[in-house]
Amino acid sequence: MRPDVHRWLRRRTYTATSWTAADLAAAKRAQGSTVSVVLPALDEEATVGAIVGVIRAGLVDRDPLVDEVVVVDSGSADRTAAVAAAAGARVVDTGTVLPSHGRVPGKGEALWKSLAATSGDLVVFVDADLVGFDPQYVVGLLGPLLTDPAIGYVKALYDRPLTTTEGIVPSGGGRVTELLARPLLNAFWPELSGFVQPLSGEYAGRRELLERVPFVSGYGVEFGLLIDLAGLAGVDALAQVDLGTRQHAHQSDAALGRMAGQILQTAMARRPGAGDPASQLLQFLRTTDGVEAVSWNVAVSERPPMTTVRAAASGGR
Ligand SMILES: O=c1ccn([C@@H]2O[C@H](COP(=O)(O)OP(=O)(O)O)[C@@H](O)[C@H]2O)c(=O)[nH]1
Ligand SMILES: O=C(O)[C@@H](COP(=O)(O)O)O[C@H]1O[C@H](CO)[C@@H](O)[C@H](O)[C@H]1O
Repeated sequence: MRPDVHRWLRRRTYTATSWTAADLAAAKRAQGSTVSVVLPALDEEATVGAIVGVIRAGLVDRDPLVDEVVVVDSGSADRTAAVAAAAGARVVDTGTVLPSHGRVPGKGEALWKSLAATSGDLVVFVDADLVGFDPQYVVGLLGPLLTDPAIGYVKALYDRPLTTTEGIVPSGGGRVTELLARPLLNAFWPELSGFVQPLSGEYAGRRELLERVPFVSGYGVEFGLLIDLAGLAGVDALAQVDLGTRQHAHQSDAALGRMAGQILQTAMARRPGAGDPASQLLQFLRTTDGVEAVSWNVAVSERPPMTTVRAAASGGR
């Protein structure tokens, strides 16, 4: 293992149980900081309410660690918005945030627009499809940020059980992580190879950093943020926290293939000189008389740093 990665692992890997919500709420108050929790959601009516309710009960009402809980809805067709609101979240639709910038599909768009729809100095992102969400996830993600000013961004690490038709197996989740993201980081950004879960959907950062990097649309957002924030603030400003175990709703292999295509586009855009990769991904379906090729466009776009949007809106002042 590279000495710098070994050192980073020792220095910047934390455990969620090192802090309590009450202690961090006191630290936040003493610093005069505020905290926003953002849940990007697309058709998550089955799970979003429980996550919002647990955050509100434990981290807003009992220990005032969280100042706002916002669900950013990417145009759900189910009752995500109503369920989230009933559980106590403020719900915004991506179509109504920065409407002059139009609407791009994908998770990254929801996270980029969340910066315009929230005000917390610290922003925590939590997927809305988690099963068995524990409020200590949020406490763990905020711990390093509220106790060490040198840290600007914290990613979750955890075991990732895989729910299969035969039941839940203790590991095997994080398929795109293991088959694409981890090999890519080790090959081209080895200084970031210490991240156990580079694609984890739970992470937190200082707004002042998050607003100075682009947000990749779709599923490239986590990979893009990791590379860009390391470039902006240095690897030592990044950290990871052990949250134990995380279970979520899984997508099909074909859907994860398209996710991988978007992450590869995101990675190649950050490897100058590697040329522009083709953005068409061909997948194959078995048909009664053979196989059918289905072409998917896995191109991604990028939204500019929010600071440039604010500057443009204020006429450059
Ligand atoms: O266009 C999208 C796609 C996904 N998501 C949300 O982003 C999170 C992670 O997405 P998903 O579960 O599809 O990815 P996975 O966890 O399977 O990698 C979930 O809360 C989704 O509802 C979203 O807000 N907009
Ligand atoms: O880590 C992964 O390989 C993927 C897929 O996870 P599973 O194989 O369905 O457990 O899940 C993550 O990747 C997405 C892209 O970065 C994130 O948006 C998700 O939040 C995260 O769950």
